[in-house]
Amino acid sequence: MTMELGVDQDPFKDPSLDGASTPLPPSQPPPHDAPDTLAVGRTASLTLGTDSLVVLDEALLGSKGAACCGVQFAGKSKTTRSIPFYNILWAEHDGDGDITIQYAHGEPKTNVRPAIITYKLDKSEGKLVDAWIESLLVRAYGASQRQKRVKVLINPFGGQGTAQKIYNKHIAPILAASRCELDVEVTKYSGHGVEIAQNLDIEAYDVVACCSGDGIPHEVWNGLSKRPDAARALHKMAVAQLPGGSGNAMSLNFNGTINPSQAALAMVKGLRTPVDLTSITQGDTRTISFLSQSVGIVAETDLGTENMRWMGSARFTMGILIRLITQTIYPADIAVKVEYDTKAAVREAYRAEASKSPREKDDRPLPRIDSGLPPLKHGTVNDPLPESWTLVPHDKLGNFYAGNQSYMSPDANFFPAALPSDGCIDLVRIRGDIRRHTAIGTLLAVAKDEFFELPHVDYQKVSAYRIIPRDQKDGYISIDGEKVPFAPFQAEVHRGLGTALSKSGHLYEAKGV
Ligand SMILES: Nc1ncnc2c1ncn2[C@@H]1O[C@H](COP(=O)(O)OP(=O)(O)OP(=O)(O)O)[C@@H](O)[C@H]1O
Repeated sequence: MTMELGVDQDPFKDPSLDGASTPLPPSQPPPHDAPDTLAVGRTASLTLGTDSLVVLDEALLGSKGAACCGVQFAGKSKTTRSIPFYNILWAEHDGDGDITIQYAHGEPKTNVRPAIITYKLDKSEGKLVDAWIESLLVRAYGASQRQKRVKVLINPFGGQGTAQKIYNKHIAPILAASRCELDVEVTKYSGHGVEIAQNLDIEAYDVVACCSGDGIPHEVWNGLSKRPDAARALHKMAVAQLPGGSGNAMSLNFNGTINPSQAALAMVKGLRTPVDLTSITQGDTRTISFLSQSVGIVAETDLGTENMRWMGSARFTMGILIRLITQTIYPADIAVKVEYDTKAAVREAYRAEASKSPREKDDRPLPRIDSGLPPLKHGTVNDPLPESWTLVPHDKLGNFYAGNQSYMSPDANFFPAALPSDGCIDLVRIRGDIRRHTAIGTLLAVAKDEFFELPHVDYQKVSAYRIIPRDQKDGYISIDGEKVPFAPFQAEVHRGLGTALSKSGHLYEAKGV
């Protein structure tokens, strides 16, 4: 590997503290008998610093871009280099006494690639080295499970049809270097992800990782939900998304990135995170939504602009602008079960959760083997409206957008107050007849993270709702970005029913409120 490591003069000052990566919380104390420093040869040592592994090696001095122990160092006046614990993928030593450390090399926002450091050790130090390696791995993984058993699903048509290539080049090397157990399957047709999840041996895997857009996670969660042991399967099986599609909101929210190699690293280090899933009943169907539901301008721009695909991502902005300028309205009757009705209350709820420390373990009880999907507390869209709900006419509705996660696309943190498992879905409603320049300002405010504060943006947290579109012959409804019939539907949130992997264990990687 040809790598350039940190260039700090002080071996005990960690570059990771410069805001590059989030250290993981320790799940267990490092072994008592482990030394902090391991001497490797006469002139080198490996030290467990505060947040980094510090490699001190006199052979680095004067090594003009020379390779040392498999790593190439650029400087010739430094004897130390630091590797953030977050980037350490694996460490081991073999019978010959060689110690090997694999890490993800690269800058926080660019591609990372596995790199290796190896040193020869004195064989007599075997026990000490074992304890030191364990100590390093405790710091590297914190509460995250090591050597995850991963069922990888690749959508060969994800994005521009490059998911397989992205997986091979950027994702597989990180997962392999981390010693994940991999079982890779390529989806063969639309709906294949549902079938795979429905028939998956949930004892054999810890994670289903979808190298795709948000479409395959949607299928996987629906497949797990169809099983007779749905509640247990949704609890046991963490679902992850590794960016390989055109819409990669899930990775952005949980991993804080749409860079595939960085997302792979985040998955390797991810903490099990309970997530709310929402039942959508429409006609006689019940489907599971993990991301969003939209009726009106967002749905129409997302689903009704196929003819503008040649424009790439500008198609969405263009589509929205056209509808804003023509002041399109989408009348509907809406009933909601509100949990936090004002922005102040929403903000307070968000801050209460955000102030908690990272979740170290998943404390939900494991559901019984025969427990399926939870029953619907409020019935279906075909039942009479629950007594305490009121159907309110929205004659001038412009945008109805419900989100379970914050980012809907890289520059659209539409639901900044969203929390993975607060039992609520964040609901945004905006009138369609607001003045044109206010409407365009609203669009710009989303990109600038100023959307939540706008007075004409209605933002609540709700646990259930019903929406009945009216006075329109046809239109668009989007559930997790998928088109569904233009017909009334009802939504009900199930708190912490599903499982994902995230950096913090309880928050999204978006700027909150
Ligand atoms: N082999 C396949 N052939 C055809 N469709 C497939 C295949 N595998 C998966 N799909 C479908 O592709 C759809 C889109 O998948 P995904 O979200 O991964 O990609 P995307 O590029 O983000 O999608 P979009 O077209 O929504 O922008 C999924 O709904 C899935 O059903």
